[in-house]
Amino acid sequence: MRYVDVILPLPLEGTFSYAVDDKKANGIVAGMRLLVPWGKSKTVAALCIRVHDDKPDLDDSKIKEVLDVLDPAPVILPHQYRLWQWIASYYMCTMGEVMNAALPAGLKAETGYRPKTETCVRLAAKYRNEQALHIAIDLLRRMPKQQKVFLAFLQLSHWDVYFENPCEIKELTREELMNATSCSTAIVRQLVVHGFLEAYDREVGRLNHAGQPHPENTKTLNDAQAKAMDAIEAQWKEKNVVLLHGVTSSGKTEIYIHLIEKAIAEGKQVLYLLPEIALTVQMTERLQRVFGSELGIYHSKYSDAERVEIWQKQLSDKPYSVILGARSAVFLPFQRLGLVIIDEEHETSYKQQDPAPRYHARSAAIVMAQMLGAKTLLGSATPCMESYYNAKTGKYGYVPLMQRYQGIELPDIHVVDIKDLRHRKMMSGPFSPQLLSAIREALSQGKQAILFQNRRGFAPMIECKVCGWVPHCKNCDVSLTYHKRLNMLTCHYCGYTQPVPMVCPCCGNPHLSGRGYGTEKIEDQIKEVFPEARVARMDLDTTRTKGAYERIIHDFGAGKTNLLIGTQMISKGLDFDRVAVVGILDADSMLNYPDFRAYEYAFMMMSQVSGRAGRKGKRGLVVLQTRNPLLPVVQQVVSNDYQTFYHDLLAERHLFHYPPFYHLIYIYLKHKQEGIVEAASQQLGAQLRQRFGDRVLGPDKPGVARVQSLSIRKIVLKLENGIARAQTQQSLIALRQQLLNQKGYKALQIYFDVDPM
Ligand SMILES: Nc1ncnc2c1ncn2[C@@H]1O[C@H](COP(=O)(O)OP(=O)(O)OP(=O)(O)O)[C@@H](O)[C@H]1O
Ligand SMILES: [Zn+2]
Repeated sequence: MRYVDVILPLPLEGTFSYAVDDKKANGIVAGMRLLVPWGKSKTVAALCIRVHDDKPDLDDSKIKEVLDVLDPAPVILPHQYRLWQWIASYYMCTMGEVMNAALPAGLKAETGYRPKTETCVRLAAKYRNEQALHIAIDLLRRMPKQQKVFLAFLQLSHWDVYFENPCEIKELTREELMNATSCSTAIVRQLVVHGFLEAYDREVGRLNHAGQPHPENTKTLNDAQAKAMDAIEAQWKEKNVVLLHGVTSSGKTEIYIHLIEKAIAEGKQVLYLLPEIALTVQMTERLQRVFGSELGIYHSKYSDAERVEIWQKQLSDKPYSVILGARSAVFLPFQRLGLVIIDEEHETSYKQQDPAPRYHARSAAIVMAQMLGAKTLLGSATPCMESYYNAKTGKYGYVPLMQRYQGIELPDIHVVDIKDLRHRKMMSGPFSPQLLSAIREALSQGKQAILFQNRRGFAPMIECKVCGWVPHCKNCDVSLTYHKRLNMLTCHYCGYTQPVPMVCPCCGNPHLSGRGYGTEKIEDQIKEVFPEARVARMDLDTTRTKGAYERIIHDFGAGKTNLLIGTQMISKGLDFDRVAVVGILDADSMLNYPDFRAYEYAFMMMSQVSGRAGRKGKRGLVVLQTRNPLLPVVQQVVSNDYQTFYHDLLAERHLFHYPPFYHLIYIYLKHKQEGIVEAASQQLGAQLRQRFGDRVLGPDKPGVARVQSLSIRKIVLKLENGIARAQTQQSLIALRQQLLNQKGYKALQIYFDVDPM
């Protein structure tokens, strides 16, 4: 007997040992998946990390045996395992949780990965000589239908000429044979049953083949871009990470393309990360035009089978040179990674919120690149505080690119004071007269407009104007959003839905009215003002189906639609030629968000969405509607003054002990009973304060203090840079365990969110 240590795709600490007989053990190496028993009657696919002879310190009866070996070769490479370890330790979760996030479902299934196959037919072995083949044809004389198909088979597969002129025999699928001869499966089956043909299964690739690379489609860089590219390469000589700070439409993507070409020419692989699937549509096209079938795409809108196939391809001897993907692409195997590009590096969607691992793909990618000796390029028009700070303090390289391609000016931003307009009765709906006239002019000139409203649904809230009743989710402490098309009220936290009541359940008033504006209502109202406009809407609700992103983006890009309404999905990265006007309908919803990062997010969001205007030809116009036109952050967006914005914010962050000067860890406690979660969080808070003093804030009720029937408390820990991190994290985990061991706290959930967003 030998032994293996494995990790299980379950949220459990540590590794587990199993016995394996010597014969089986011979075929096992770390990185393969093994089928092992779990609990009383279950089995799971575990990942082997070590084969050894150290008998675990357990009764023989307690040591269970490996049931099956699922892979002929490892499915992860050694550096991937090290990356998983880094993630588990830095983000304070288990290896099982990381494994769960990292492997596509098909590699976690207990059956092992089954590639898609199709049935092929070939000539039976005994007929593969000239004489025998003639006998076969003769034998088939009395079965004319079968004979006809058999002769067609010989022709299609080239056996008919083979003996005169040996050539390559063509592999034929059953489908191809049936199509060519218009015969039924029964006829082919008879040929197989009678021993003329053999049927076998062939693996088929689902991966699409985009054809040869086309280097001639690469655009020539202008002077500013070429200089930026040189600077990036020069700084890589000294630093692993460089930040490219280029204003919107400065042509950062074209620089990436040049860098990717260079990396490929050196035989290296490239990982290109985007924060959102919506952005992969345009980027896929731009990259495919140059890199053809060297480009692989990996994200969660792909079927599991496709993801498994890309994974396998990356392990093979012909991996894709470039992988374009959303955050999970960081988990793919790379054999010779040379370059990582993190586009829109400021985006918070790079951070996974739920479930664990709550990792930031930017950090994980930088760590992976360092492990493999690859260089990293961060790109953004509005770098996040942390990256900009790292660049300014010399940890990262820094390359600015402050002019738009072709020297087009950044858009002209008009701030409109909607409080004043409403006061003077010049505005009643969601659109200011300034915005409407700008849209009217754009449409009349055959141009397009984008309206940005960061709230989906029809009305964020409905209420009874008589008694003030508002519908609430039964599972969460939030009001329900009204979706008009579905005629439903839904909870954006847990998905709970209910029909809209006909009358107020409290007072019987039959007129319930909506308050506030979601994208759906904006769409309805703008159609009323511009009945001739062709309006499209892009938000979570319109992009649930496969291909929805493509359709909306293509139609707008091709001018089939001319007014696009959307949430943050449309705010960044998209490149359209004819957008003359961008309307930011409600800047205040961002500015009033209760979080220390609210201004940072608001600045980025407004600058980014503004950047969609006037990318080709003429300078664009942005109408920014707000009740707070004098706020410095609004003025900084108008003048695109990232520097001042950044310096103001940095001073504040320093004063109040926030990143980039301090690391944050949020500790969440959840339980069905409010009383239990309150008592437990008070106890943990006190213990933490003993150990960490005034670095601890809370416990507090978060903004939404109950989600999915669980009451929540949050404790904030602010750790100064340079504090012994590993030690701190160990004591946090120990404190959690102590608490969970206490009577009555078994069902308590406690988890950590490291570097929360
Ligand atoms: N050197 C070039 N030659 C031809 N076209 C270019 C060149 N550089 C940029 N462009 C074009 O200008 C437009 C804007 O460039 P790109 O999308 O790369 O900007 P970006 O900096 O990535 O913008 P954002 O930050 O808004 O995503 C694109 O349509 C791009 O094809
Ligand atoms: Zn809910």
